[in-house]
Amino acid sequence: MQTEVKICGINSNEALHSAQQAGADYLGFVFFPKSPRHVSLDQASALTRQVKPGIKKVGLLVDVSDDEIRQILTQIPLDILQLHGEESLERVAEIKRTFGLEVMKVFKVSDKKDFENITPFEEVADRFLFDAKPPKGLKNALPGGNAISFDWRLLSGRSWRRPWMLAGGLHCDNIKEALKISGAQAVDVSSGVEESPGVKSSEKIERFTALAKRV
Ligand SMILES: O=C(O)c1ccccc1NCC(=O)[C@H](O)[C@H](O)COP(=O)(O)O
Repeated sequence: MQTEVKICGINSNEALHSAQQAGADYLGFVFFPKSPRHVSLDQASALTRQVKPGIKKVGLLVDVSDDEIRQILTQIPLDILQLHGEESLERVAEIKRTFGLEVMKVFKVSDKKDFENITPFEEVADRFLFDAKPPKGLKNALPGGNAISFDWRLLSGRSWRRPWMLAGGLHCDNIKEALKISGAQAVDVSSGVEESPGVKSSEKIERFTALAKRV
């Protein structure tokens, strides 16, 4: 099966069209105000209207309230809610129950202990995403999208009852190795296909997607 690719942090027409043209399977829209990739509701609405059928629209949310989710969903027809904060098992279940959309829970990884509490989430989330843990010392570190990778060997040979994506510090020069070591069937990239934080590169999107899919 061909590797699935999610391009996260779509915030311009150019990035949207490049990702679609390249063959991305998922497009991520960041609703986290402190992010350089943040999109307003109006921007996200205009962008998501242009998404081709079959490509999943993913909303990246960080510890948001039901009211905030409701406000987003009244304007933007998302397919998947990516929960990138510290959402508990109960909170993930509640979001799934309340909104009835696919939920992708993010787990931040730095060592094998970070996999210990994942199994119960198989009951409440539809998908998992593994991203690097934000470094404690890094000034202005975001909850994700920091261009940092973790040891992909931690994923090797592991399996869950939910599909999962590999994320964190992926780019054109390491994607092949990341896929080989981790065994991922789906990958998520943001910083690695940018010219600078928040500015996507069409050339990198195209190259990354082709490399990920040509394994
Ligand atoms: O991208 C952001 O600005 C961001 C802000 C807050 C939480 C998560 C964020 N990004 C996560 C992602 O873009 C991806 O899902 C992924 O983790 C890859 O990030 P990167 O290391 O930049 O490729």
